[in-house]
Amino acid sequence: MFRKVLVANRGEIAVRVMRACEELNVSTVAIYSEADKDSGHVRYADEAYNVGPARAADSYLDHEAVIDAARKADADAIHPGYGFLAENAEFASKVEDAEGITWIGPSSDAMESLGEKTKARTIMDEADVPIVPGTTDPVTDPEEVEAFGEKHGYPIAIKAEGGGGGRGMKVVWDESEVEDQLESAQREGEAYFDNDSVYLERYLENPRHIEVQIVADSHGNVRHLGERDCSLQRRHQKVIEEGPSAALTDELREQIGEAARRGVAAAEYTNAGTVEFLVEEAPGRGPDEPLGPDANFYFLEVNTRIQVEHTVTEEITGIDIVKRQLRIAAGEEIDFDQEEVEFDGHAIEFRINAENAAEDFAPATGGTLETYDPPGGIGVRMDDALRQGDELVTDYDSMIAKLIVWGEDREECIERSLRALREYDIEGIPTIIPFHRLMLTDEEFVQSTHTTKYLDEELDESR
Ligand SMILES: Nc1ncc2cc(-c3cccc4ccccc34)c(N3CC[C@@H](N)C3)nc2n1
Ligand SMILES: [Ca+2]
Repeated sequence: MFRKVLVANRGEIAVRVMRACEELNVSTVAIYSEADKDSGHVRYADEAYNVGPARAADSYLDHEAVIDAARKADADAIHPGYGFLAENAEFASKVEDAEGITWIGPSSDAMESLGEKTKARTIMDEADVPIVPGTTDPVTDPEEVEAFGEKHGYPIAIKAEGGGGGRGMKVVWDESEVEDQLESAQREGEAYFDNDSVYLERYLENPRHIEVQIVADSHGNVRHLGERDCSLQRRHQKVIEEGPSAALTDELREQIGEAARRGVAAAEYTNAGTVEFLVEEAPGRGPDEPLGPDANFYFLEVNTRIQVEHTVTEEITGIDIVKRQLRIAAGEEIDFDQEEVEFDGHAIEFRINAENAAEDFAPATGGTLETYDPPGGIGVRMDDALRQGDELVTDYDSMIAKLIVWGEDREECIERSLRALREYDIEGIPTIIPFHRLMLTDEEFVQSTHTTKYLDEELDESR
């Protein structure tokens, strides 16, 4: 096991990783930008190094500054958290090449191959993981799209090869839009991802978004830790994640979990990762019942990092995923079989963003945490790096905390979440806590029949 780990991140995930280190008697090193010199993750660490000014590109994203800090601290590993450099294959490769410093994550090769969507689709297809019907090679001219449309029908999704997350997808509803949409997909791919390669998929109109947590070691052991349902999104920003998915039957759960394991093994992936799927109701079945055994699921993409919502899986399985990451990176074998992974109860994670939901979720521009009274009690977990009196740092993303609630079933989880959200008292900055309270009483959410489009349609309509 490592002696000392540098956490190349900030906020709640930095503290989360440091807590795992503490439990393994590993000492912790924080890095911080000028804007974060009084931040919670700096307070928590055994030692801290300034890596530059507030601008992320000059601090948290500065490869050399981060590796220099690890050198100065004599750290023997780096954990990237999520965001920042977590999925940067070039940085991972630099850490792999840095003598005496271990990268806590998948190999840069695995990140590279899964980061390129067409390569990822080919790997999955060869591992018998269902992929959305489409092309595994890039397309370049309108005739190819029209031919695809002839064969598979419309709508068609045109996706940037370097895309992922919420970006890089154009929907073509009929042949007349092909030329313009292909053009703009290529242009955006070039602009955002420095890669104008695009590929095609049949566009699924009302999918659920299910993701499967994976852990894999360097001895060939691959386990799935169940699924999370992330269908409640706002403009591709997840706000509430939960598990298990109320929409899946046990049979479908097993199929999706095994598909994720096969795909990850085929990609020679190690450490923690998430395989995302789109699940489409079989034609003719109503939206308000669990997906039937003939529902279809399709591979979407792999997230080659620990995710914000990994906590949901931890609460249901009792497995500490971050400690598992450290142990896998240190060369340990996974010491449990797939059959030993148990799923108990239901968990929901609420992202606490410093945003004003009444102003279309505009991020807060500043403020002081005059009051910070997080909830507690049975089944309530708070992951944050905050204390009363903290100044809000607005240079990075707006998520300042996560509230994770566990209940014996989804109903108890919702009741307990309402109780916890009533207790949660933050004064001095706006947050989306009122939005979460509202969401929990929303009919569609309670019935769990919402799909990925629900929020955008609902909130846009209500505006
Ligand atoms: N063929 C096909 N059909 C429907 C899709 C619908 C989405 C999608 C659209 C809107 C919100 C979403 C939320 C979670 C997951 C996917 C979505 C989608 N995404 C959104 C960003 C990227 N991660 C992939 N790809 C899709 N692909
Ligand atoms: Ca190394």
